[in-house]
Amino acid sequence: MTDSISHIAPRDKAEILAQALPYIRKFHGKTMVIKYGGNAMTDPALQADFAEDVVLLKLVGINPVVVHGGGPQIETALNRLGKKGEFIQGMRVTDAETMEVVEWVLAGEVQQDIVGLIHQAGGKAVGLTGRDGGLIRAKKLKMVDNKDPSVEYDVGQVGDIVAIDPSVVKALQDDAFIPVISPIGFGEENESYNINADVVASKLATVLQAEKLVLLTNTPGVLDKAGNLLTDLTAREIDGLFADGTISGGMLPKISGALDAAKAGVNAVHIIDGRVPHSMLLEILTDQAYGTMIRSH
Ligand SMILES: Nc1ncnc2c1ncn2[C@@H]1O[C@H](COP(=O)(O)OP(=O)(O)O)[C@@H](O)[C@H]1O
Ligand SMILES: CC(=O)N[C@@H](CCC(=O)OP(=O)(O)O)C(=O)O
Repeated sequence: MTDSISHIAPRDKAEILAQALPYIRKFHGKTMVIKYGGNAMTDPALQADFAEDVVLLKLVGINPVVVHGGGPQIETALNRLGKKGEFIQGMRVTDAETMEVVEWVLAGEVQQDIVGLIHQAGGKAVGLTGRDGGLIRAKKLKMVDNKDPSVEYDVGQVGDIVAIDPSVVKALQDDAFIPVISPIGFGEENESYNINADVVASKLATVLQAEKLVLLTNTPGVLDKAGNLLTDLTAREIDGLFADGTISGGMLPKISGALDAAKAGVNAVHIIDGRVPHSMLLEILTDQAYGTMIRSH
């Protein structure tokens, strides 16, 4: 555990703990989908903090469901093979060889690391891909240009979610397990699809009717062109930020997914800084507002 609280006076610590009580009561039995971005998991101490936070939520009766990313980890593995990742509108162009790498890095490495850390922190995690329990059915994504829909891109084995069957997630939750999900879908011929983890987290939050969707990333939230944090964004403001290019790269699928989830009835959708120790716990269990909140209107 990183000792980021030793400088806080005991009375202040007690106050922070007491502040959590109404939130624990409010969220008891509720589902929180937490997207753990690859960029937010690069520091081992922060990873351990994250695992502890997830276990704490479970112990106080909240149901965390973790969807993890791993973009930088996939990039490192591709580089070792002499390959370099290419992205179009935030999606990795995925040929057959890249798909193999994506599958072994996400399901074999990143997911198992998170499962192990949650166990070390005293929780019971189960790793899943979209194949397990028929969780994520997908088909090849037809990608069109954000600004000119007549332009199409072939991004290879990138998946478009056809359906999510949440029964395996619900069964695990009921049995005190914490699901840790890799964003890999499967198609009609049992072929694998690489799906952006933000897209999976957002869709899963909608299907599970989650209370909250929290997306942990490597920025303080959504920033404007001058680098200022935008604490609150509505659908109309987001359209403007897409149009003027303020939102780009990996932030595109994150915001689109977040907005879809907000429109579909997920009560609260937040993009927060995963590099700040315990940011997720502070967001969920204290009065403090962090990062950017996405609103449907
Ligand atoms: N307006 C914006 N505000 C903040 N980050 C942005 C913005 N537009 C693009 N980005 C980029 O999006 C990145 C986060 O997305 P991504 O790299 O996919 O992270 P993750 O691995 O957490 O999903 C940021 O690090 C930043 O480079
Ligand atoms: C289609 C697509 O882009 N898939 C992503 C899956 C991992 C991911 O989303 O990781 P982050 O959350 O860390 O960005 C990729 O290949 O990088």
